[in-house]
Amino acid sequence: MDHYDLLIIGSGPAGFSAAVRAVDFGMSVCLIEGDHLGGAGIMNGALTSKTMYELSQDYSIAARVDRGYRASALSVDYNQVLKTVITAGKEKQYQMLSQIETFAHSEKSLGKIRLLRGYASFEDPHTLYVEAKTGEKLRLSGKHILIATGSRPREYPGLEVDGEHIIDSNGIVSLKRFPERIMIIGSGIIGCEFSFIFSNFKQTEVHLIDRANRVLPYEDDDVGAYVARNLANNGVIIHHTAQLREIIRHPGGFMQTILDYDDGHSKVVEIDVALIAIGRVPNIESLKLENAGIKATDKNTLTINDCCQVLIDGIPSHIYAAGDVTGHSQLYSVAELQGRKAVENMAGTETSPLDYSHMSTLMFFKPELAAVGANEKKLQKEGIPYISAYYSNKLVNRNIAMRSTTGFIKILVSNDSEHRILGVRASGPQASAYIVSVAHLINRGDSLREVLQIFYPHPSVAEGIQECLRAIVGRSIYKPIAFPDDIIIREWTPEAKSL
Ligand SMILES: Cc1cc2nc3c(=O)[nH]c(=O)nc-3n(C[C@H](O)[C@H](O)[C@H](O)COP(=O)(O)OP(=O)(O)OC[C@H]3O[C@@H](n4cnc5c(N)ncnc54)[C@H](O)[C@@H]3O)c2cc1C
Ligand SMILES: NC(=O)c1ccc[n+]([C@@H]2O[C@H](COP(=O)([O-])OP(=O)(O)OC[C@H]3O[C@@H](n4cnc5c(N)ncnc54)[C@H](O)[C@@H]3O)[C@@H](O)[C@H]2O)c1
Repeated sequence: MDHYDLLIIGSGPAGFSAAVRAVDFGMSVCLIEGDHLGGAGIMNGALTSKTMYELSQDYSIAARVDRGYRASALSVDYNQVLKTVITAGKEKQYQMLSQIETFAHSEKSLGKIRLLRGYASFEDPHTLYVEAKTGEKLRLSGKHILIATGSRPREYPGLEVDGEHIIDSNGIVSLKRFPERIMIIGSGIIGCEFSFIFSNFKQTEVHLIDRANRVLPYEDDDVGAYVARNLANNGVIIHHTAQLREIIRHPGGFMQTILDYDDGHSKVVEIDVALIAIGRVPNIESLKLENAGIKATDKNTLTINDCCQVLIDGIPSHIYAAGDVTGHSQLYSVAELQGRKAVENMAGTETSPLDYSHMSTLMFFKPELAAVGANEKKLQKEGIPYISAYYSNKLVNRNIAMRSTTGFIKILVSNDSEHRILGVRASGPQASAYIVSVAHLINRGDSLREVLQIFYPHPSVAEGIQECLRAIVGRSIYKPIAFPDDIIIREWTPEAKSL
C-alpha cells in the first residue's frame, strides 16, 4: 500500500489549490479525481460558463444597432460556440496538468504530486480505496486526508435529466444546437446567468421560472428587482410566483410545461429544452464516511472548524474538508482559500482563521453584478444599524462615455461615527474588476474618512465608489437633492420597520 503525506479526493479549486500548496511544504500528495480535472471550477462550471457568457456578450454588442455601427449578416453557430468553450476549459486543464507533471517526478524535498484517475472512498480513517480508471484497485494511506469532492446539480423530483431535452448545467455542452425555446427552472445565480447567456445570443426564446416574486431570493429586494428588469429588457420572459406542475413530453422532442401561479391561474408553455438550476448538493454519498467515523449534517455537508478540520465527535481530526462540500458559500474563491488553509494547518504554519465577511461574488449578468460583504437582509437579521447609499452609474463620467449607464453602486456602512464599510453591491461594466478594492477596505476596517483621502483615477467606473462614499457624509459633488432618483441615502435601525 502506497503512503502519502496527503491524500486529496477531488481536483476542483479546493483540491487542486491544496495539492499545490502542499508542494510548497515539500509534502507527497496523491490527488484523486473521478471525472473532469478541475471539477466544476473548469468544465461544466465556472470557467466554461464564463467563456460562454463572454461570447454571448460579444455577440450581443455586435448585434446592437444603436451605436452608429451595424454588423451585416451576423450569425452564430452553437457548435462553434461550444468548441470555443471547450477550448477554454482544456487550456486551463493543460496548465493544471503541466504543473502536476512538473511535480510528478521532482526531488522529494520539492514535494510530489501524483494524479490518480478514479473514485475514492474511505476504508478506515487513514486509508482510501480507489478503483482507478485503468481498472486497478488500490489502497492508499495518508497522514492527512482532504475531502474536496464538491457538489453536483440538485435533481428536480420527477424530472429525469436526459442530456438532450431535460438538462442541468452539466448538459449545456451536450446540446446540439441553440434551443428554439428553453424553460430555465430556478432563478438563482445559474438560472439568471444562463438566461442572460441564451437571451444575448438571440436565437432562443428564454423562459425563467421564479417561484418567488423576485429573482436571486437571497439578495436585497431592490437588487433582485433590478436584475429582473434587466432580464426582461434582454428579452427573458420571467414567470414570477410560478411553480412547475408538470412537463409533458411529445414525440418529436417538443414539450409542454404547465405552470401554476400563486394567484390561482395556470399557463401552458411549449418548449424544446428545460434547464434545471435549483441549487447544488454536496458529493458525499459514495465516500463511505462511516468507515472514517464522520457524520454529515442533515444537509449532507461536512462540519469543519476555522482551519477546515473535519470534526469527528466534535473533535478536530487529521481529515480536512474544503469547498462546496463544507456548506459554506459555493464559490471558486472559497474552495480555493479553504484548500490552502487546510494544508497550511496540516503543515503547522501559523495562520489566522478564514474571514468570510469580505467574500466577494461576481454574477455574470448584463450588466455584471458584484457583491462583497453583508447585504441589508443580513444586517437587518442581525439587528445591526446601517446607512445605505445608492449612487447611479448615470452620474459617472466613464459610464456616460461608454454609453452604458445602467447600474449602480450601493454601499452599506455602519451607522456610527466610524462609518465602517459593511457591504457593497455594484452593477455595471467592470464591476467585477473594482469590487475587490472594496473587499480590501472591508478587510482593513478602514473608516470612511481615510478612504475619502484616496485619489481615484479619471475617468474610471470606480469613481462611483468615491462619490457614493462622499454622499454618505454629505460631501458628494452631485447632490441627492438635485438627483433624488440617482443618489439615495437611507438609514436603518433595529427599531425601524424591516424592508
Ligand atoms: C455552471 C456553474 C458556474 C459557476 N460559476 C462560478 C463563478 O463564476 N464564480 C465562482 O466563484 N463560482 C462559480 N461556480 C461555483 C464553483 O465552480 C464551485 O464553487 C467550485 O468549483 C467548488 O469547488 P470544489 O473544489 O469544492 O468542488 P468541485 O469543483 O465540484 O470539484 C470536486 C471534484 O471532486 C470530484 N469527485 C467527487 N467525488 C469524488 C470521489 N469520490 N473520488 C474522486 N473524485 C471525486 C469531482 O469529479 C470534481 O471534479 C459555478 C458553478 C457552476 C456549476
Ligand atoms: N457567478 C457565480 O459566482 C456563480 C455562478 C454560478 C453558480 N455559482 C454557485 O453555484 C451555486 C448553485 O447555483 P444555483 O443557481 O443552482 O443555486 P442557487 O441556490 O443560487 O439558486 C437556486 C434557485 O432555485 C430556486 N429553487 C429551488 N427549488 C426550486 C423548485 N423546486 N422550483 C423552482 N425553483 C426552485 C431557489 O429559489 C433559487 O432561486 C450557487 O449557490 C453559487 O454559489 C456561482
